[in-house]
Amino acid sequence: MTSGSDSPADVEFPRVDLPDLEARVAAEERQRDLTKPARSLGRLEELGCWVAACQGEVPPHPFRRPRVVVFAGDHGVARNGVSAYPPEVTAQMVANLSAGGAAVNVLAAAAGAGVRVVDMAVEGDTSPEVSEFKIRHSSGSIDREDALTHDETVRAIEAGRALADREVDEGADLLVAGDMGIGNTTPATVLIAILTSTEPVAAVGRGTGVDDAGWMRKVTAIRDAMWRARPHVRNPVALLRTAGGADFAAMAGFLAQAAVRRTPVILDGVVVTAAAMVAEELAPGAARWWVSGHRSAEPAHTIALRHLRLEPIVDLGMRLGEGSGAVTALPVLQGAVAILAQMATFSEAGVSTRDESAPANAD
Ligand SMILES: O=C(O)c1ccc[n+]([C@@H]2O[C@H](COP(=O)([O-])O)[C@@H](O)[C@H]2O)c1
Ligand SMILES: Cc1cc2nc[nH]c2cc1C
Repeated sequence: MTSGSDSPADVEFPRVDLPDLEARVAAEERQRDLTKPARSLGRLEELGCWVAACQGEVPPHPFRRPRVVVFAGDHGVARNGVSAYPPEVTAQMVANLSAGGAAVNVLAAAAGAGVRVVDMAVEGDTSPEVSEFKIRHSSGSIDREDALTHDETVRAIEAGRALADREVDEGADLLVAGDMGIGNTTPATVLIAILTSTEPVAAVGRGTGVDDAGWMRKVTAIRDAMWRARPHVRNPVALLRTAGGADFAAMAGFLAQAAVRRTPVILDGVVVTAAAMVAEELAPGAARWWVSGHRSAEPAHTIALRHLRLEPIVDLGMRLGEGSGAVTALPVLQGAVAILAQMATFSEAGVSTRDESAPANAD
């Protein structure tokens, strides 16, 4: 049933540190000193404190180089009619993303973030600029065969890790993983359903907008893939090999390594969050370096977020992928940072605090 040993020694991440607790406490203190009623900025306050803890600085500094890496890959299972679009769209969209014409390019530019596209397993050939890390032409059809060999899985995880290192070494101080791949909500749903012991029908969504007949084919493919992958539930490398793909393995390596490099991440939708669940298994504690950018319309995404104990920043009914939901949330995170850095304190502004102006206690 399995090929290769999937030995954990093949893929080892160092221990992941927690974000800086002292900086978090100092940021919480500073929130109380700013000219606003206590906790009146709601989640924005918590987000600012999280960035301060990740940076180890109070106040936190504005993100200098936020970066999106879009992981593209095809999936054999897309040939089963589980998507509303044909597989050739993946390569076409890689070209569109490289040319700057996709939604994530526009949203990232608006938020001041740069975008890199990488072909991990697109079926056709793509340009040399995006195919440096390419593992193969399409991952296997997970309903009846493994997505990858063991060796391919390890190389894809290492590629994701190398990409995170490259981005951080080039100055990235906030990372987003995005995805592009017709059919990829099928493996995403399989990974999430296996790791959360969820029935396929409770997790399956419409992806790009598949019709009722396609939805039923998708449920069948997911059930078959879960049957094949379930024995590997406790082995993240084997899970990526049987039910993921080169794009998922690379995203998992990227998200785990971002945490190792103490770099905050905004997660995107169901595909990235499925990879994140596996990354948390590869590098326990990595999730402390991630926030969820948005809630995707896919039911499996909500199941994954609950499992990771993440609350999305925005909920706009988006279901695009590419990192688009994450970059939509980026200006909110930037606002949270600016609040801690730029708001006046009560003493600076000469504004009375609640304690000073409250009427004397009656008893
Ligand atoms: O990120 C999400 O939550 C999401 C939800 C639905 C669809 N997508 C995108 O749509 C494609 C996968 O949808 P499908 O129907 O082909 O499995 C892929 O390119 C994803 O980036 C992404
Ligand atoms: C056009 C198109 C763009 C996408 N971007 C992410 N997934 C996508 C799927 C399709 C079909």
